[in-house]
Amino acid sequence: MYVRGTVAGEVEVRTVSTSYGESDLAEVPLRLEGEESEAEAASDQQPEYETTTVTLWNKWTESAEYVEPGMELLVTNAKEEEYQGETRYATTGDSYVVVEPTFLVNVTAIRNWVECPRLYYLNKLSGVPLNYPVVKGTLVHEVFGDLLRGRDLEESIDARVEERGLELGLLGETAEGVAEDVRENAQAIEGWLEQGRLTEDDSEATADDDSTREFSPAESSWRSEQLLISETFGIRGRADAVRRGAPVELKTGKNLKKEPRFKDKVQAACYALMLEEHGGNVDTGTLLYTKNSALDRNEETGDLTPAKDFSMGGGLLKFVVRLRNELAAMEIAGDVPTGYEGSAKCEYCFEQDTCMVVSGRLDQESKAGQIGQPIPADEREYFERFYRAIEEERREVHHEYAKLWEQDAQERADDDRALIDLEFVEKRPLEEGRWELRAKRTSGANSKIREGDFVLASDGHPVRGNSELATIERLDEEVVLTADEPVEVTRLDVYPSELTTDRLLAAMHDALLKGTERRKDVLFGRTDPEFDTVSEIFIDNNAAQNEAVTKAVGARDCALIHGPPGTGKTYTIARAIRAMVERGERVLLSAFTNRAVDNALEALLEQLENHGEIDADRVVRVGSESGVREDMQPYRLERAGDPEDRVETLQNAQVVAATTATCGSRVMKEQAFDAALVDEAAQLTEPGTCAAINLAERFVLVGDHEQLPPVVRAENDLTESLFERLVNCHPDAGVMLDRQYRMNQRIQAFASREFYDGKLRPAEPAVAARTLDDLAGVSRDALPEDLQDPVSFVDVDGDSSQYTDSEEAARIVDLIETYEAAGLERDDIGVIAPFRAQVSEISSHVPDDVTVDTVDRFQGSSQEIIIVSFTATGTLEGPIFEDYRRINVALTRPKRALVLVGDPNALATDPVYSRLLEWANA
Ligand SMILES: Nc1ncnc2c1ncn2[C@@H]1O[C@H](COP(=O)(O)OP(=O)(O)OP(=O)(O)O)[C@@H](O)[C@H]1O
Repeated sequence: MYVRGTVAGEVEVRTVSTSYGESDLAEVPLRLEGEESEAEAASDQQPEYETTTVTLWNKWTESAEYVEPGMELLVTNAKEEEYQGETRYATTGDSYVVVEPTFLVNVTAIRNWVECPRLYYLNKLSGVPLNYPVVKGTLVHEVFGDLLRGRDLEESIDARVEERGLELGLLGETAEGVAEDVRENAQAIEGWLEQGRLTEDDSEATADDDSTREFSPAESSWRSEQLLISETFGIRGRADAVRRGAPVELKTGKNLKKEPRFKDKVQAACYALMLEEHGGNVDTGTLLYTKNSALDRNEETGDLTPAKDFSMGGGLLKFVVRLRNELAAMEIAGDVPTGYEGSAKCEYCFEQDTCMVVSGRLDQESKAGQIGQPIPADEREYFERFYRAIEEERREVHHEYAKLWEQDAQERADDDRALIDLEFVEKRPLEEGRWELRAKRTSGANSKIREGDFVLASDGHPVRGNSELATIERLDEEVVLTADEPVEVTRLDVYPSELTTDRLLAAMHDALLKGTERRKDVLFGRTDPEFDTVSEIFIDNNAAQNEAVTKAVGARDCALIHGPPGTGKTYTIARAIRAMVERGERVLLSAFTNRAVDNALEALLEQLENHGEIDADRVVRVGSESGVREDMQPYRLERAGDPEDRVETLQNAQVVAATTATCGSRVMKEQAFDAALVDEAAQLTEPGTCAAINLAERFVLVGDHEQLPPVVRAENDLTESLFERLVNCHPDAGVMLDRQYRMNQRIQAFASREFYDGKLRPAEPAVAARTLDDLAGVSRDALPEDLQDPVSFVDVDGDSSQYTDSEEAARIVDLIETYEAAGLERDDIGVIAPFRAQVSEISSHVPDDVTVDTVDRFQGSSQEIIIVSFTATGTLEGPIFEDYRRINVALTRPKRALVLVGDPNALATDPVYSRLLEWANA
């Protein structure tokens, strides 16, 4: 049986004599997980779960040593015992003990950990840099997958090398040279697969039925790349291949011993564990050392066979779980490994120097020792604070994984995290050995899943069923996906990714350990940013914008442009970049979202075209095909192609535009710029901003900290943007754009007073006087009197539900009809509600061309008329839109009319909303 619960006290470890001799045991007080009783659920009390003792025998006492009260523990195959009238549990010979099972440790992390826990930590901090062995390794893996799917060797090599043209170019490699290297390694694979045909019954095609037929792994009991997620062991990873249910791992190095390397066995054992959890029975693991077949028998001695099998014993599997427990417990406790935990010898380690430098600079205890001076105490404190915050964020990603099995399909769908009840249509093999999968949607349900996303495509359950990582190629009534293996897809789940967290950590590491002293003095407020004098006039009709461009161009360190809604941020950014380009500088244009990058790029291209200053060929957009807007595709940097060509296009670009997430990619990290301009900077975490500014000598941040804050899952230091911190720390480096080009005077008045010290003003009289009458075919006279003013309040009692309000929704449906009758086009109308449930409620009753969404989706856009549904009756438990910054965004989207719908009695209970009522009813 499974026993699962929370450690409820100190663990006692001791040695006892048994009939088998001396044995270790650990007694763990555990508060068992159980069902809440009805009475407990009804009262608000914390349910009282039973506390019992679980005895962990022998080697499992090692795991017991790491556990602390509050950690979660899972024991499989436990036996129940009666002891002095109490039910207790103990491990059996078949048990596994898992510490913090929801902490999902990656298989490669366990492999690094067994090599050296400190190495695991260093890899996590700095990420894997762009280097040839890594790219070559990836290519060999890709070719391996292709061969398993039945693709021709030469075709695969050519295609895969071509796909990585940009990376290879940056590394100074030629396509021919790389192809030759990959071929040497791939021959080992092909030879081995060929041998498999002769000696094993891998193929369904036997000699009898067709002796001339080529071996085709695609038809055999092989599968390439399998994503495995374990809800029991808290492990996840992608096995390179699985042959007749057993894991096969590919290594591009050599190994002249008979046995696989221990760390490689550990990796294969992790996959074996997960395959067994999914119903398999794994006796062997195989490691394929591809370099072996390229070695010269006359020069090398030892076992040159590339494929090495080993038997998968229970002892190894348990050892792997104990390793994983050690890692998970250390992460949960927030400790940093020193290297003493393992037995690796530092003098043989390739990373010894890096390890000593990091230890020295962060003043960390380390087995390798320390070199160099520690960074100042405030920087170390910052490092620790943000390290913790980023790790908390990682735990939130792990919770997203846990929801894959904790929530049922309907709950996932209700949470917008899955598309369920799809009708499988067909699977079609693609030329390159991959598959196209099609399924029909049976409902119009919403979800966070978008075209271009990676998703878990399954035949029913993302973890327990047959499931594959797939890319969404098209998403309308039909879903079209591509995947490595065919799945009869009926459900899609959002794939939780740790990539962002990994990149945040690397960006913070680079900012602190690789950043210049001057940069860090500015970031830590030890020195004020400096500016060169610039006397040129850049913008002659808007003094604040002109000052912003002057500051951006003249900044030696940084400039901060605070841009309230509609104040011409994009216009100012474009003008500043043009000025920098004219001065011969290389500029990075970045923002949190692809949409903002494309908007700014569009504005820049327009300006460049009007002034003919630089060749549009020297502007490059870096991003994925699905991320970049259609009209910006011509500027998108194609990664595939001739290495020299690809790299030339990127290196020659004077302006490179990419999201901050992409700035953390291996390719972008190789680039250097004179200046980085970052839009939407108030929505970025500090490390998120660093990913972009680390690449440039100076930086300009543009944003509005009175609008949406950074999007993070956990509540911690990541919720304040670097932009906001620097605006407060270096007010002289900042400029606020104070003329807005969007809203009627009456609409902007409240936001100006409440959020911008009354400084926001319409840029021109024509903006101030905007009304619906300006729109062709619209007459305000056709509207009821109470809707003729640019701001109106519609009083609705509400239905007292928490996250929806059917009365408000019904009233909004009427309002839309009224506006349509007065001549408004539906796509000029936007509706904003605080909760997704209310968005769905309203959407289901209004025509599709009216945009209905939450504030987050509206940030950065504007509409002729905006209707806000407050969805609050009776009392308010807090700011309805979570945060006043959200209501600021909602109120500043419309140009010509704003209609507020809600219960005034509820609103009047909050000081900000009560001032809002006064203004709306004035
Ligand atoms: N100095 C200016 N002179 C004339 N028009 C301007 C000027 N600055 C901005 N505009 C115009 O004002 C409008 C809003 O500008 P822009 O799109 O740059 O605003 P924004 O601050 O980026 O908006 P948002 O708040 O949505 O991000 C655009 O149509 C732009 O062309």
